[in-house]
Order: sequence, then C-alpha cells, then structure tokens
Amino acid sequence: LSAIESHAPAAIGPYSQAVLAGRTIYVSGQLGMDPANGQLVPGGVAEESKQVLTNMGEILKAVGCEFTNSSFPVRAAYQVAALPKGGRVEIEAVAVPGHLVTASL
Ligand SMILES: CC(=[NH2+])C(=O)[O-]
Repeated sequence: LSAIESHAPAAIGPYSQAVLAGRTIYVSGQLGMDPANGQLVPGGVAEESKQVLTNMGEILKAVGCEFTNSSFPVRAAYQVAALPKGGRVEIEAVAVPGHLVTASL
C-alpha cells in the first residue's frame, strides 16, 4: 500500500489523498478545492464539480490512469447534511489502469 503524490489538493484531515494497493487506486473523496490556495472554487456546485474532476484527474494521472479507462463508472450517489469546508459536492473513486469491461448480467 503506498500513498500517491499528485498536483491535487492535499488531504485536509487524517487520511491519504489516495492509496495504491497493487494496481488498484483508492481515491479519497475530492472536494472542489483549488490546489493553489486550498479554498473551494467560487461559482457553486457546477464549478466545484468541475474542480473535483480536475483534482481527480490529477490523482489518476499520477498513477498512469485516466478517465478514458471506462465509459461510465460504477456509481453510488448520496445526499449528506454537510461536507468539509462547506463543499457542495465530493466524489471518491476506485480505479484500475488499463482497459475495463462493463459487466452485463
Ligand atoms: C474531504 C474528505 N475526503 C474527508 O474525508 O474529509
């Protein structure tokens, strides 16, 4: 298990930004924080969401992975009472570099 170093904002609590276990990367929940100043980007949920995905992309890039590895990710969506820093959206991910096949049951 190893921690990832990327250009995304550092963790804001006692957790790793991401960890690599074998070929699988576990990405902690990302907020819409600007890595330059650690603040949420202005503009509301749409802008925060774009920043979340930018940050996520930087973490994936650090391990040779990118969004094109899967057409649609698996997903679970939750509504919560509050997020750290007053964020409006937080996204976590599990990724594996390389081609993935969508399971059809
Ligand atoms: C931002 C985040 N992932 C946390 O656990 O606070």
